[in-house]
Amino acid sequence: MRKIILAGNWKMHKTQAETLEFVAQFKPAIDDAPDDRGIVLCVPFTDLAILSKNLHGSAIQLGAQNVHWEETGAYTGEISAAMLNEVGVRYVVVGHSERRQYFGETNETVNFRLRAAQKAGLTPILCVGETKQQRDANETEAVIFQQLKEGLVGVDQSQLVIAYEPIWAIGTGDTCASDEANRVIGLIRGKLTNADVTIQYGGSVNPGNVDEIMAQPEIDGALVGGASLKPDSFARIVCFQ
Ligand SMILES: O=C[C@H](O)COP(=O)(O)O
Repeated sequence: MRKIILAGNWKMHKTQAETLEFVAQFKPAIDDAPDDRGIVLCVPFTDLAILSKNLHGSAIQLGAQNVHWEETGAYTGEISAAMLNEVGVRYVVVGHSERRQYFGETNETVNFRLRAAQKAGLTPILCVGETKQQRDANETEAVIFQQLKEGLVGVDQSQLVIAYEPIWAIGTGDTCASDEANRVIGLIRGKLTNADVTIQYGGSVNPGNVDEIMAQPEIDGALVGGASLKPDSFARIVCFQ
């Protein structure tokens, strides 16, 4: 059975003080959220420990935004799966388009990170998606299928979330039409061996469009950037109808 998961990806936003302020407002705001859905906050590394303590006993689960494939070593600026585990992380975003675009992430390194995360018991959220140029050239499917083919080598699909994030829809307010997102997610599902993988949509999800997006049969949740930074806004998304 596919699980619904709403995940906030804070990217490089919020100090510890701002995180505590968020949680104090967010927790009561999701009191009435139906219990059929997972709620995840993927926050900067410096916020993980303090958030972990403050989430204790709540339905919110902790997520990170990157993980290295080695267990330890001279990898300045990276973080291991064990380090994330130690502070209570359960999910980790892997292969976000910003990592691919700005930090040289490839399908191969994405694959290494996915496997390392799983080996340590974390559930990776694998991001896939096409650029505007690729979409205009009718390459959407080819690009995504390649990301899946190379990214999922040796990956356990029973411990995996996928987020379809058309790059042109990220942070632009230019949401992918919900039926088109549904179509692409259906294609992604067709490439998987496990029919129960949660597949989210990401790209300018907000309180005004979440109900329509979540009404699509193939869409199992959302990976939310900008609109997850405000407690009332993310609470409304989590409580979609
Ligand atoms: O990881 C989240 C996505 O990049 C979406 O960001 P956004 O909701 O600000 O468009």
